Amino acid sequence: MRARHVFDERHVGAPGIAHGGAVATVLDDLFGFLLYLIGEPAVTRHLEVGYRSPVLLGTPYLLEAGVQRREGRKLFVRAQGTDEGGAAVVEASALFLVVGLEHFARGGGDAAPVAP
Ligand SMILES: CCCCCCCC/C=C\CCCCCCCC(=O)SCCNC(=O)CCNC(=O)[C@H](O)C(C)(C)COP(=O)(O)OP(=O)(O)OC[C@H]1O[C@@H](n2cnc3c(N)ncnc32)[C@H](O)[C@@H]1OP(=O)(O)O
Repeated sequence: MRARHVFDERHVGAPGIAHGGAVATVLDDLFGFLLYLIGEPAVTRHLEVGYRSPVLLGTPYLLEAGVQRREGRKLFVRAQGTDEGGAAVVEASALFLVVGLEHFARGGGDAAPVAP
């Protein structure tokens, strides 16, 4: 899966640079959406992020994510973020666990599933 993302002032850490937590959030959500799209609703069990270069605000980045391997209900996923010149600025790997829809009801929300 591919996405284009631009961080803005809401995500600022050091001046002009995205906060690492905001970058991790985007990557985590990218994985969640990837797995939802392929029909495997799953949640994050473990997430690792490698920050290679500062992620700049107002700058478009290409995010690419895919499933590396599956072991039963365990899905190992990887992602990379590159700048417009093709340089890798961030990478992530994660373990997601496939869960039933009842998992998402535990917070008491009323969000209905939507078609991918
Ligand atoms: C009315 C209803 C409407 C519903 C509508 C639904 C709409 C849906 C819309 C949208 C969905 C997409 C949203 C995505 C959002 C982005 C992703 C997030 O932010 S997710 C939030 C953050 N994550 C959590 O909150 C998980 C919290 N954790 C848990 O709930 C549990 O830990 C859970 C369910 C994930 C697993 O619990 P266990 O008790 O079944 O299993 P255990 O013991 O934790 O470990 C599982 C396996 O993983 C291995 N494991 C753990 N860490 C590992 C590691 N670092 N490397 C390798 N293996 C590891 C363990 O050894 C274990 O393996 P062995 O099953 O024994 O074979």
